[in-house]
Amino acid sequence: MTHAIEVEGVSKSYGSGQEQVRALVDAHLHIAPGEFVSLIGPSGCGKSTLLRLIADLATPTHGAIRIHGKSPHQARLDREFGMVFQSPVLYEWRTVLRNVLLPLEVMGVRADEARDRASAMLRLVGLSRFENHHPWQLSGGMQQRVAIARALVFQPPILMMDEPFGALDELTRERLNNELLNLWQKQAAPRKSTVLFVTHSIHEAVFLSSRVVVMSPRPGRIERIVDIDLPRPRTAEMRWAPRFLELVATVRQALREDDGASAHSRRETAHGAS
Ligand SMILES: Nc1ncnc2c1ncn2[C@@H]1O[C@H](COP(=O)(O)OP(=O)(O)OP(=O)(O)O)[C@@H](O)[C@H]1O
Repeated sequence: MTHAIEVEGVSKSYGSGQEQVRALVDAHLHIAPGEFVSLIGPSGCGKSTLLRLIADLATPTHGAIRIHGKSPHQARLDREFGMVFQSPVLYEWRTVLRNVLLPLEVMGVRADEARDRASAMLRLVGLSRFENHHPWQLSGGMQQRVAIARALVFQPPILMMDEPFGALDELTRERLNNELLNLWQKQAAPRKSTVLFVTHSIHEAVFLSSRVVVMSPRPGRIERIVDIDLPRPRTAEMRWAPRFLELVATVRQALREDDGASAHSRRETAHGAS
């Protein structure tokens, strides 16, 4: 089977000499087509760096990345990626509908078909009534829904989301988690997007994912991968299921262990340096 994403011994350092930051060290990760994988870990552990390397927004210092067997650069040229960032990057002068239309225009989709697809996607995220509004007329949560609709409208093989709900309150975040899963669960194989999702929220990671990649900082590395064996389709009620809470505890424990391990290695380094 060709993996959707293969990360083989990837390291990334920024700067050099005393100033060098080892943002990611020897990362290995294989993601199957149609998987939903989350990256979690404390600030500075290399989550965004890994995402940026896969998206061809940066290049590894060592190691190799393949996207459906291709280089990240080729995958980007082939429009394999949809991206959603923490702050929705919308064009203020374009209406909501015209923001969602943008990727279809770039891809040269026929105008009437593009309009139908964009309207259908806005209906799915509950924003039909706001098609002709401008982004500044919407709340943060609504703007993020527009960004998600725009990322999903062209059915990207790979969807990368860097803390897309990080700036939202807990209830809005949960609602958008449910909506995102509904949209994703509705996609039929083989067109189901492979999702790579960066978050700081353990609950969000467990609720959404098939696997949670736990990372630790200084240097950034993958410490552990936790399989999330909750059945799909996931429902909002699952957040109270005993198995859900067990998995939350497992991920929390893995993060704590990492914290202990990196504190320990920092002490070792400090002793070594003295
Ligand atoms: N362009 C850059 N130049 C120098 N250092 C960088 C650069 N980008 C990231 N870093 C450093 O690399 C390390 C990993 O950063 P990264 O943004 O990948 O972490 P993160 O886990 O996504 O953090 P956060 O959760 O705070 O977003 C950090 O120490 C960061 O300061």
